Amino acid sequence: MSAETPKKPENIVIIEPHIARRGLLYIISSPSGAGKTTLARRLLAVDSNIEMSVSVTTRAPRPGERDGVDYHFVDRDKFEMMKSRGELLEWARVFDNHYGTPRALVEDTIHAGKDVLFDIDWQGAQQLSEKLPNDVVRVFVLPPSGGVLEDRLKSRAQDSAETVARRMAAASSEISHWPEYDYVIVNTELERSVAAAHAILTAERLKRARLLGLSDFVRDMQAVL
Ligand SMILES: Nc1ncnc2c1ncn2[C@@H]1O[C@H](COP(=O)(O)OP(=O)(O)OP(=O)(O)O)[C@@H](O)[C@H]1O
Ligand SMILES: Nc1nc2c(ncn2[C@@H]2O[C@H](COP(=O)(O)O)[C@@H](O)[C@H]2O)c(=O)[nH]1
Repeated sequence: MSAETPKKPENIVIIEPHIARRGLLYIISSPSGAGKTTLARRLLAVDSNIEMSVSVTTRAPRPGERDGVDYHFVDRDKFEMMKSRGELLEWARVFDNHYGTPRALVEDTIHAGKDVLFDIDWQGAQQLSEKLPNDVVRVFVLPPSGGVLEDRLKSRAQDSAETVARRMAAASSEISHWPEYDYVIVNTELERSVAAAHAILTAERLKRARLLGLSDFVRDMQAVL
C-alpha cells in the first residue's frame, strides 16, 4: 500500500446488498433522425446490465446494417407469420415498412435479470405501455430544431432524398406524441444526452416499487437492530 492510500478502518464493513428488482423496459422514441439509435448504442456501451431489443423489419438494410445486430431483416410473409404465432410483443407500420419486437428476447433478458432497451416508435410505446404499464420507462428524444433534424437525416447519408423528405413530413406528427412519455431529452450535445439517458436509467432502477426484495432486506436488518 502506498503512503497516499488511506487505510480502511477495521470496523467498517462495506455491504453491497443484493436486493431483487423488477426488470424494466426502457423505451426510446423520436422523430426519425433525432438520434435515438446513436443514444441507444451509447447507453449500451456505458451500462452492461441492459440489452438491446433487436426488432424484426420488412425494411431493406441500410449500408452497413447487419442482420441480427441492427435488425432481423425479414420478408412480409415471415413478418405476418410471426405476428399470427404471437411471437411479436408489439408491432407497427412505420413509413410503409413493418416493424415488430420479438417477444422471446425480451422475456429471456428479463428472466436473466437484465433490463431491455427499445428503439421503437410511439405506436410500439403505446402497446408496451398497455401490456406492461408498471415496467415501461418512456423517453422521447427531440432534436434541437427542425433544421437540425433535416441536417442529421441528410448527413447520415443512408436514405434517398425522397425518404428524407417523407421522414421530415412525418416529423411534426411524430413529435406530437411527446406528452405520452415519462421523460424528454432534447438531443443537442450528444454527451449530455447520454448522461441524461443514463441518469434516468439509474433513477428508475432505484424506484421503490421495482425493488421487490426491499421489504425482506429491511425486515432482516430490523431483526438484528
Ligand atoms: N447530439 C448529436 N449531435 C450531432 N449529431 C447527432 C447527434 N445525435 C445523433 N446525431 C447524428 O444524427 C444522425 C441521425 O441519428 P440516428 O440514426 O441515431 O437517428 P434515429 O433517431 O435513430 O433515426 P431513425 O429513426 O431514422 O433510425 C446520425 O448521423 C447521428 O450520428
Ligand atoms: N413499433 C415499432 N417501431 C419500431 C421498431 N423498430 C424500429 N421502429 C421504429 O421505426 C422507425 C424507423 O426506423 P428505421 O430504422 O427504419 O429508421 C423508428 O421510429 C424506429 O424507432 C419496432 O420493433 N416496433
